[in-house]
Amino acid sequence: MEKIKVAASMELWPDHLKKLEPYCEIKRLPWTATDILPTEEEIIEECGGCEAVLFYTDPVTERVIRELREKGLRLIGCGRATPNNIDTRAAGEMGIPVIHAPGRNAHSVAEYTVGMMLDICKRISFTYHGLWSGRFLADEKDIYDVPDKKDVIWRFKDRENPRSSYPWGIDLYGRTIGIVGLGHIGQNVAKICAGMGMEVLAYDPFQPEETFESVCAKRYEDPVQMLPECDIVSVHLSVTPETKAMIDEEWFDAMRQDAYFINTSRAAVVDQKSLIEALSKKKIAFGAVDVMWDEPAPKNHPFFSMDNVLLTPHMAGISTDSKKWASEMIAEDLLNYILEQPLLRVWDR
Ligand SMILES: NC(=O)C1=CN([C@@H]2O[C@H](COP(=O)(O)OP(=O)(O)OC[C@H]3O[C@@H](n4cnc5c(N)ncnc54)[C@H](O)[C@@H]3O)[C@@H](O)[C@H]2O)C=CC1
Ligand SMILES: O=C(O)C(=O)COP(=O)(O)O
Repeated sequence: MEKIKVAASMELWPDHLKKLEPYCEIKRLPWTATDILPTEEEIIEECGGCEAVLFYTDPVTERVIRELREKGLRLIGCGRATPNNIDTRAAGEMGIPVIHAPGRNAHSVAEYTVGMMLDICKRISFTYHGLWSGRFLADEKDIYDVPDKKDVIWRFKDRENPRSSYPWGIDLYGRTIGIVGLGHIGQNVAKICAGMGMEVLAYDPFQPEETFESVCAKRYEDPVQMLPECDIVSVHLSVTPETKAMIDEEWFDAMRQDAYFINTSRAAVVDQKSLIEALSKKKIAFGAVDVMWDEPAPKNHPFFSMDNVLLTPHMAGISTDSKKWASEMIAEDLLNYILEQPLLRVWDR
């Protein structure tokens, strides 16, 4: 079998390359592993004559696809879950399938979400930063409202304000999480939480019953009924016209005052004003947010002056392993293409 020509700017893992090498000649594109995005001309010049091209975030326009198709392009791969850097409509019209890597970072985001949940529920970052800004373990004489003072109490105390201390955290075992959006990431969060001894509730009208059963989640048809049951609410929605700002005042009003709210999906699904108000007026206890409406978040954003919100800079999906899963999925489908087997992950939206 003659080897097909492939160009790639996404990383391919050695194990996956080994499987492909008998069938392909793979050219590494010069901008691989750099943050520099190529121009249309560069892509056309470097990829001309290749039957398949595997991109990551490179901007693949209609012109690029058309010109490469004339030179033999038949398959586009994108090592991302959502290939929004590729003109998928144009590719579809030209009969070129776009394979992608759905859920490539679903473990990464799910683990990060649980990490944030543990952090806010156990006050890890807050006490860490407290230490740095002069809050130390209280002396035994400073300990109050503790029945047995002989216990070693890891209690923090503010030097400037001796009566203040961090509120105590909670255990997750036996607590209830409500998952909004039970897709790739939501399902992984559900599985981890069930394994930690939490009760899992979920709202996602588009998932079949089997999905809920497979992750031990109790299905809710109405989020407003689910929310008061939850100690923690974690959002894993995709952005659609319907989900934009879907999580609004009504949701925060339905949540309990001691509840925790986590969003590692997209800021767009939350109404900004309602979340700021819920946290500042203590309608809910704590928030953890990896995604902001403007990124990077402006320095004067109210979250930066609140002591009940944990902020991270859109980090949840970034891990070495998520690139490995993408490599595995794309290599598998490239091999399917070469061996004339059905493709497993073709972008169809
Ligand atoms: N923070 C980060 O670094 C990352 C964030 N993400 C984001 O996480 C989110 C989830 O990603 P995946 O789980 O991979 O997506 P997915 O497409 O597998 O899951 C989304 C779920 O939302 C549900 N949904 C859609 N409309 C709904 C509605 N109106 N009401 C309730 N549920 C609805 C869908 O049925 C689906 O099950 C996306 O917004 C994605 O962009 C993804 C990767 C990294
Ligand atoms: O939504 C995010 O933050 C992502 O990282 C999306 O993942 P993707 O780049 O589509 O694989």
